[in-house]
Amino acid sequence: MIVQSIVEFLGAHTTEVILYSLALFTVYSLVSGYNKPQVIDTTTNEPPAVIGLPTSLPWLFPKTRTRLASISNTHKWVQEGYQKYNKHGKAFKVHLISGDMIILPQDMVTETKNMPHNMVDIKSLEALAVRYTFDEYVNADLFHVGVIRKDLTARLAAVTPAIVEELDLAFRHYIPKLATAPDEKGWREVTMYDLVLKVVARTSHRVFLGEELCREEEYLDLSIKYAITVFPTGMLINCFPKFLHPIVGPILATPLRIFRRKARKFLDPIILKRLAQIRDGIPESERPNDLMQWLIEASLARGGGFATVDAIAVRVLTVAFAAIHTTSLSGTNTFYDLAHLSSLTPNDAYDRDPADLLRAELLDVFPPPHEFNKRYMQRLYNLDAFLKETLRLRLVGATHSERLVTARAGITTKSGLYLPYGTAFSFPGSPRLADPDVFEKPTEHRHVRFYRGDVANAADEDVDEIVFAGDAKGGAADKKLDRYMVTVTEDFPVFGVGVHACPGRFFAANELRILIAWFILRYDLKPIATRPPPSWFVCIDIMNTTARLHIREREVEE
Ligand code: HEM
Repeated sequence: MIVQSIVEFLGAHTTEVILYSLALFTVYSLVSGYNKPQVIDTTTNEPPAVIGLPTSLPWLFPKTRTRLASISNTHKWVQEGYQKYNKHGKAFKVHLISGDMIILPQDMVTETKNMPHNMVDIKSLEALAVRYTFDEYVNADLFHVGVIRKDLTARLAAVTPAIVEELDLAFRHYIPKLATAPDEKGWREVTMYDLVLKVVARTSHRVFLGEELCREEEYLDLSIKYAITVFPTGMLINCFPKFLHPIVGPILATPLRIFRRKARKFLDPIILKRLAQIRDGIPESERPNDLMQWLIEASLARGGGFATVDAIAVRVLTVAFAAIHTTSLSGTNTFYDLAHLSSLTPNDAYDRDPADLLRAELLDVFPPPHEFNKRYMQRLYNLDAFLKETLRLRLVGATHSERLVTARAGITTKSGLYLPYGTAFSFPGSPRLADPDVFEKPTEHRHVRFYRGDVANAADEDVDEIVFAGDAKGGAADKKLDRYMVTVTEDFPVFGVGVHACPGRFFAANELRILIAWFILRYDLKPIATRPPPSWFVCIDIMNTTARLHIREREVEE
């Protein structure tokens, strides 16, 4: 009752809560920052320049005003700082709503990307307030990362038929539900993001949890709601000073706990059944073979609190959070690009409608009845290059790879920049991807940029395996694979860089290829003259999720 009233109060007074939090945060920063070691360039003894401070009334709460302004201005500040400082090998600082951030120049990616956890750690644990938005166990040990990286990636070829089947069923189920009835020319209108989100959630859950749950609408909705509530909750918690987190964290995370309790109604019986199978010695070959099973086994190996039904359920939701939103945004953005670019063709990047280009390649590699398999999917060079170009342009925010210095003594970079314990730092994202010194015609969507049909090995070895093996060596994949979609390079940070590079990207790429292929083989997209405009929230480029596209069924040979 009390919790419900608090949640209702917070919901009705969101603006006030944020403003009070900021005021509190400012007082706290002033007091706690008084004696704190500062970031300093040891060669000049100067701190990095701050970008974004107010120019009018500069003495009036400059930090607090900058933090508030960061909500919609960070991308402009990072662009300015990139040109003024990063391009000359220097760092700069921005005051964000969630705290201060140092933006390091590109040449510091190499020296920091593989630093061990006791020197530098991923900031998302803190930015998402994982302890409260998920639980103490996820916060303490991210062993699901290893499960995704090894087990899921290794079994990708084996799970591809299930992905193909579920995706087909999901599209056939959701298009009639979400799209309008066809008009006289056969066009139907649909909110593309809603469609892609549902299809991706269901298909991913097929591999994560098996057939049993992936078609359960109520569970899918809860898992989606959980995933989209995590980020704002983490942001809100981080507006409060750290010492208040143990109080405000559990209160603000109440809606998440409610979703989790409802989701556990579905998850618990399956987890209990699987735990019983293991306890009863059912042979491994007779047990389910999906991500939930691998997570259960890894949790049992950790033992103690990690192996409770609650902790396992939260870890399943953690993986769904990491997977579904990112993949849906990538898929929807690809459809926006296909629809928009087709209104601009022919041009010097596309001599014909891009959907036709991709379709021709698909029909060549997978003639009807389109039996997709993972190995041949690697021959879809145009599709791969198109997807990679969409990710480059649409999936990277103003900054990337946010990290926290965890070394008690701080770290000093080769160029002499001292970053004390607790410093948050990151690297320029979209400004560098839009830099003509890095990419030719950087703001244009040009699939030829990443086309690798000319350098691909005719023997068709498993290129995922080569890239995966490169990860283990610290990111040194075969140079010939730099244009491959999942290859991480320092100039393509869409999946992060170094030790924290996305472990699920092989799965995501596989799912995206099948998703786009399924759709363009069966549907046309009506060209749109204007691409749905995104908006900025602090460092993030937020895709338009409400745009409606027109789709029309094609006559196909099934
Ligand atoms: C196109 C889709 C995806 C994109 C663009 C994407 C992007 C990223 C990025 C940029 C990072 C690094 C974050 C950082 O360095 O701070 C990351 C990490 C991560 N991703 Fe993905 N991701 C995608 C799909 C997936 C999928 C499908 C899964 C799970 C099956 C997944 C699981 C994870 C996990 C667990 C991490 C944390 C890694 C760590 O802490 O070391 N992602 N992802």
